[in-house]
Amino acid sequence: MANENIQLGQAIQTEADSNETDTILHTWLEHYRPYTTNGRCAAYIPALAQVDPSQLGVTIIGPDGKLAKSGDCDALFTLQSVSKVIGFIAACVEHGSAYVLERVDVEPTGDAFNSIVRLEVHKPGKPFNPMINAGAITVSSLLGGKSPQQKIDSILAFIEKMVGRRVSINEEVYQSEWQTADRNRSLAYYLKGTGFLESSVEDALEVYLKECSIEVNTQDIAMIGLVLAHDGYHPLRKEQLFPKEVAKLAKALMVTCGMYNASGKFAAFIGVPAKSGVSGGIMAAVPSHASSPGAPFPAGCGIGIYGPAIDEYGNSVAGGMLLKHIAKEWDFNIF
Ligand SMILES: NC(=O)CC[C@H](N)C(=O)O
Repeated sequence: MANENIQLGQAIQTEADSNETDTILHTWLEHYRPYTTNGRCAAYIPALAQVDPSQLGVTIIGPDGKLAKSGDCDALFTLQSVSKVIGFIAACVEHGSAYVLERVDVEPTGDAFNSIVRLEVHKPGKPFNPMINAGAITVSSLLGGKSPQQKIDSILAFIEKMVGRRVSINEEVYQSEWQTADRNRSLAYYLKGTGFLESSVEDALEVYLKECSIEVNTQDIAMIGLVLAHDGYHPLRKEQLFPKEVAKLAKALMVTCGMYNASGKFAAFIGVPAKSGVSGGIMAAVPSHASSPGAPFPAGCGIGIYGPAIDEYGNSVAGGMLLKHIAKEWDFNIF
């Protein structure tokens, strides 16, 4: 496995012709970096409040291994809600999507990601979708493995297959989240009460919060975006990692619910399936498309962005602006 990972990394790093694309990307990135001051690092998780808010980085990977990157692309950050896509896919692989969708719906809410209000209004308490906390905590209890440790190991192994390296949990962020998880704990208790959790409250929370605390860089999430863009097929490994039908579901959820209660605006004005996290990450999946003449990545790509200064919805301010610009210039809008 270790060898395979090195080869996967080299296939990407040795691509020579991305310099011109890097230069353009760099100009755009530095143009949007000043807008980081319009946002703030998430403060409700104390460990996240300490990071440098002026960071902005991007990595884009094509199916041939072509790589374009700029800015703080190598900075490490935690997945946070980007992990919700991965958990959903892993649970579908484990049980089949029908089983998962009996426990979590596929409807956007228009409410904040940690909202509790609809759980009681929407009888019989079924979470609206797996991209909000209530849905993701439910999905965490469905992951393969008996103990929280086994479930987390299965997620780490799944991520390793996609990104080509072993990622790990940022213990400081995990502890910080665990100690301040009152709201998530209340969601989990409600879900236990309505019968949607398949594990204890504490076990589901441990898995969910550890998943959120997995540390990655922009290349890692670009790689996952690339696999999603290719419907579960890993173009560098040349291997189908999960069923096409599951990838389609995940991407539909990213478009409709991936950017929390700003998902409508993202679909309307950016038009790329994307998932954000409060740490400032955005993972996007761009399918093969008829691009503007001369634009890079005509066969699709995965995009990873990091910009920890977020807006009131929990989305990276400058990261969203950069993604919008890239999507417009290179004709990535899927609609
Ligand atoms: N929107 C997010 O990224 C939220 C994830 C965070 N761990 C939480 O549960 O609050």
